[in-house]
Amino acid sequence: MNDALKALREKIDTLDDQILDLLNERAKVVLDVGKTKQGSKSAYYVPSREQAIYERLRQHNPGPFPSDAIQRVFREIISASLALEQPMKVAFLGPQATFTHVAAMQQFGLSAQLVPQKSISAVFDEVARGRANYGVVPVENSNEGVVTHTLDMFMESGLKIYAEILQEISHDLLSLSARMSDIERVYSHPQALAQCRKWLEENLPDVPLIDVASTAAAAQLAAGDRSAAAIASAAAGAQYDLRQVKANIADNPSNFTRFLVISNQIPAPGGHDKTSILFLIKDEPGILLRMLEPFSKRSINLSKIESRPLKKRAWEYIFFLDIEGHIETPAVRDAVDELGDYCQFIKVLGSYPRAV
Ligand SMILES: O=C(O)C(=O)C[C@]1(C(=O)O)C=C[C@@H](O)C=C1
Repeated sequence: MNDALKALREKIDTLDDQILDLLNERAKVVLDVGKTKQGSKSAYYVPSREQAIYERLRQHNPGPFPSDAIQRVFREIISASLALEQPMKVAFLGPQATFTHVAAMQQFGLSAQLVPQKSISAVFDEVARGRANYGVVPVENSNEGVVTHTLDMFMESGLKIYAEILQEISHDLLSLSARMSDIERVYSHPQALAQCRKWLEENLPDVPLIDVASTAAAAQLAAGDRSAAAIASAAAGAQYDLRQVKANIADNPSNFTRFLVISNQIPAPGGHDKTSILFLIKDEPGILLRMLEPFSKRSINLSKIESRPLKKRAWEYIFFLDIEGHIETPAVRDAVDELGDYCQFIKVLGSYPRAV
């Protein structure tokens, strides 16, 4: 090794020692935060605080360390710190290596214990019974629309939305050999196949497409069959030792899925919050117009409205509304109370930090 390289590596060792000392100092402070919270019964996991940390560091970063790596690095520092305060158990819609699993890892980091569940209702059940601190479920995709099962679960469940996660979805074509010419069948979840339909017609026109329960299950099947390929996430490829035939084969390359973190509590206001509510309006003329007035007259922005049939009675609809602001702020509270006057019932599903 030449002298210059040796000297530079020694410098890196010294800096790494300093980083480690600082990580330990930080961990001690986090343990003190944990003790303070124990006394005050505050939540250990505070997504708005985590977002504020990432944002502040991104803005203060003088470089050349890349700003977009800051969140990934600090995600793991915070995840390990939080595990010192309280070990986290998080249920997610499995199996391993689904997009929901990737979203859960992105939100909670690798120090949380992530537990796959067979269905969306099983995720709700784990959290409701206190067997998991939080749950992660998909709620809508930018191309395919809402995940109706998740919305339906909120009608029955008393659980709250604690945070949202926005994830860019990349559908990769994966196989053991990575050769197009070896592919005799393609497995995937029906939604993923639908999102890649045009690419498949143009590039693999005679190959049968086979629906399976999840993109992760597709990857598992492709891992056992040299003549098969799967459309799944890069994480699923890594989990099942598959190689990439082609990255991001979705017909619309801009593809995002929104996931919800569910919990027994609502987090305290964080400054950039949104509130989700569910309600059933009374059957009166002009009611659809009037139900928006409590928000428009207070200049509260509505970011989303969705309706689902009320299964108990035909032709009646439940509405899901997302509005800007936290339910503990007076304007939002008053608007929701006023909306309640037009409703047969109304339920606040949660106030939580807006994902950026
Ligand atoms: O500030 C807090 O409330 C903490 O618990 C500390 C900390 C951190 O490591 O910075 C850890 C977990 C929380 O989700 C947010 C931040």
